[in-house]
Amino acid sequence: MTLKKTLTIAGSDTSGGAGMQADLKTFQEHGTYGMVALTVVVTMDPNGWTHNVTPLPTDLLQKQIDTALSTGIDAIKTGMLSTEEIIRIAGEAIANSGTTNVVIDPVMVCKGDDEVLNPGNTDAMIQHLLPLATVTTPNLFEAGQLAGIGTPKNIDDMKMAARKIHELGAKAVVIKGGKALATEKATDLFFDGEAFYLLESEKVASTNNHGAGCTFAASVTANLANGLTIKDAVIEAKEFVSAAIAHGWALNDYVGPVMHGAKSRFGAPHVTVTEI
Ligand SMILES: Nc1ncnc2c1ncn2[C@@H]1O[C@H](COP(=O)(O)OP(=O)(O)O)[C@@H](O)[C@H]1O
Ligand SMILES: Cc1ncc(COP(=O)(O)O)c(C=O)c1O
Ligand SMILES: [Mg+2]
Repeated sequence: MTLKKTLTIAGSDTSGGAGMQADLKTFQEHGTYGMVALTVVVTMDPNGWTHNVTPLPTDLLQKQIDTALSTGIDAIKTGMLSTEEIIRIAGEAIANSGTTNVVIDPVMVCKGDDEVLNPGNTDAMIQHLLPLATVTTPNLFEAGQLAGIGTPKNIDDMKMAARKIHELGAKAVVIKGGKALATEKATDLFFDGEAFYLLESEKVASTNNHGAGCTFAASVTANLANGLTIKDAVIEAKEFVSAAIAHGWALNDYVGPVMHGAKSRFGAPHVTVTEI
């Protein structure tokens, strides 16, 4: 039996909820074969959980990407790319690979940390990554940065941001309203270049959602590798992450990761899809 091959170009979240750990767990749950090209290692101060981001040498990143791509990859996801050089290397490698299922999760901050990784990264993502994206999955803050309109505050703002990000070259855009948008439901906006859809699930009253964004984007990636349409890939990803958040748990006093394997064990909450 052969499996679809999924590659994440991402950072290591040593605490296991986000980053390449989330991606590999999510790929496994979707029945794809997961591979990793590691960009940075994120460690946490045991007293206070301050994040430290340590990039790996870029020649080592290039070797990892070359290794993985040589196997013939069905879908690629990008996650935390902490410098402009890393973003350029990832973009050039994806473009040269000819891979057509590309999910760009434009990670700009760690949850709980307000500091943007590097302000120059936004322009580098616009130049090197968005034109390659089958789907890009910014959260509210990231969408505002990419679109250059500031953080969206309502659905109309999200629509404007999605249009701008689509014009920058992404084929489809999901803006995750998630916990940050002041709506009753956990509401995401999907734009396929033609129509807008709201994806809604019950908002979970918990802060145990560390890794939700990575898990969502990794689900989309695996679903595309498995042959789903973009729209179906995004809807299933919303179900998958909703289940993962509903069963989020406290790893310690500082961080509550999602439960990546929750959907297969407990089923998924209902997701409504409405064209607007
Ligand atoms: N409290 C919550 N309840 C239900 N869904 C949530 C909650 N928080 C986030 N989500 C969902 O999780 C996914 C990731 O969103 P978000 O947490 O905003 O991204 P990121 O982790 O990249 O900041 C989205 O589908 C969002 O709607
Ligand atoms: C390596 C890495 N990638 C990505 C993220 C973003 O995670 P989230 O899915 O919560 O947006 C984090 C956050 O801590 C991280 O450490
Ligand atoms: Mg994120």
